[in-house]
Amino acid sequence: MHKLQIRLLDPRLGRDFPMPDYATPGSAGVDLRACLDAPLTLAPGDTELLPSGMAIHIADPDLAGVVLPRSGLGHKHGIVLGNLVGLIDSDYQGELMVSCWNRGQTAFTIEPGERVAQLVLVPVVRAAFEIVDEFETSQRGAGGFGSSGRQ
Ligand SMILES: O=c1ccn([C@H]2C[C@H](O)[C@@H](COP(=O)(O)OP(=O)(O)OP(=O)(O)O)O2)c(=O)[nH]1
Ligand SMILES: [Mg+2]
Repeated sequence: MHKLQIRLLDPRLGRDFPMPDYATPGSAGVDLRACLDAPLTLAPGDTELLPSGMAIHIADPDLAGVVLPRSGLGHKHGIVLGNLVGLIDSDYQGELMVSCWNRGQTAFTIEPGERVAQLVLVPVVRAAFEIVDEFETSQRGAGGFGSSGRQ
């Protein structure tokens, strides 16, 4: 397993709320908790930036963190991410923040310590850009946006 430095910024993590961890040996994501002082009601259409109470330093530029919605919250309650997907750079050391968007039609109340999103560590391939005038011809060329089937 990869070692990752984490700072618990909110003293309730590991005391009142469970320590961030993988729920099962096969889980890809670690749930992020809303470190709120009081319940927060998101009216339909509302977006709020919620503190997770923790910071990580990935350090390795060949890795990144991805913040994803939880499928139950998203599908059943319309609570997804205001940025759709969050990207955590390897050199980011600040608090992990979760942009929560109520895309549904009913208000939803987030309780302090509730799991609102999940963090996945992913490999990254960084490129050195090589400027060219033309590309070598490919079968697709510039075709996209449905060019291969239904328009
Ligand atoms: O859901 C998220 C997305 C981002 N971040 C933090 C970590 C990330 O490394 C940093 C910057 O994110 P990003 O590059 O996506 O945002 P930006 O709008 O381009 O801001 P910046 O100019 O700081 O790069 O914000 C979070 O805490 N949660
Ligand atoms: Mg950026």
